[in-house]
Amino acid sequence: MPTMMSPSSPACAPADAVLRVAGLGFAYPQQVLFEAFGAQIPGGVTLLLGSDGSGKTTLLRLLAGDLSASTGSLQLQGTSAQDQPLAYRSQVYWQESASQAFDALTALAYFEQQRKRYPAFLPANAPELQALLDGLSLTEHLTKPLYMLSTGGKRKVWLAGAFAAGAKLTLLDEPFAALDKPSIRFVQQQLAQAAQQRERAWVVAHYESLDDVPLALVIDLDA
Ligand SMILES: Nc1ncnc2c1ncn2[C@@H]1O[C@H](COP(=O)(O)OP(=O)(O)OP(=O)(O)O)[C@@H](O)[C@H]1O
Repeated sequence: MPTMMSPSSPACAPADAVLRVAGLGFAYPQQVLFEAFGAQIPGGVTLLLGSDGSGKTTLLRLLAGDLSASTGSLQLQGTSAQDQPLAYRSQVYWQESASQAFDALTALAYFEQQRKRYPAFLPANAPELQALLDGLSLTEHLTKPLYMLSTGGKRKVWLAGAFAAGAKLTLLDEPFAALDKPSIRFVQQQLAQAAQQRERAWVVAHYESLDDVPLALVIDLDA
């Protein structure tokens, strides 16, 4: 049974939750992963902690609305994933790390596509977007098709999209994987800023604690 901890802020009152998860059930044919899983996910950064195979990626896919739970409900600031799936998904930034769906696009074209999906996505000429691209050393790769980028390069494109999208709920799966040290430091700084947000929730799956990022909640799948 997963445990919830509110390490750096008072426990999230139900009224404060950005995402409400209730009674979630999910099983693969060989394995039950979640039974009546519930959480009140506040604004700021929630750490989804767990060892290999504990179900972190599966839970992110469920929260994204990419996988359907067998039971339960997801409410994102009043939008129900079950009743309003398109409206729900349009408020969630989630990118499968290994996705090849955008391989033919350049990073610039990927951002343009995401800009159509997320109304708050940073404009192409926004200094904040340039700062993200500089911070992730992406500037020189912007006009290459994504299939030409390294694993780390592609992950940086997903991360720049996450920080640029302005989505109500952003889901990140092992955001430091395959990154160079300066980019890891930059992502930590971005997450520390995200931790200050009260109206937007970030759920970050990672196998250990997040350095220098104040956490609103920890969901420990191993507990
Ligand atoms: N499509 C699938 N079909 C069947 N079983 C799956 C599928 N995807 C994942 N699993 C199994 O579900 C369990 C949880 O996997 P998941 O990838 O969600 O865990 P995780 O915590 O993200 O682990 P890792 O960090 O190793 O990716 C694992 O035992 C995995 O083998």
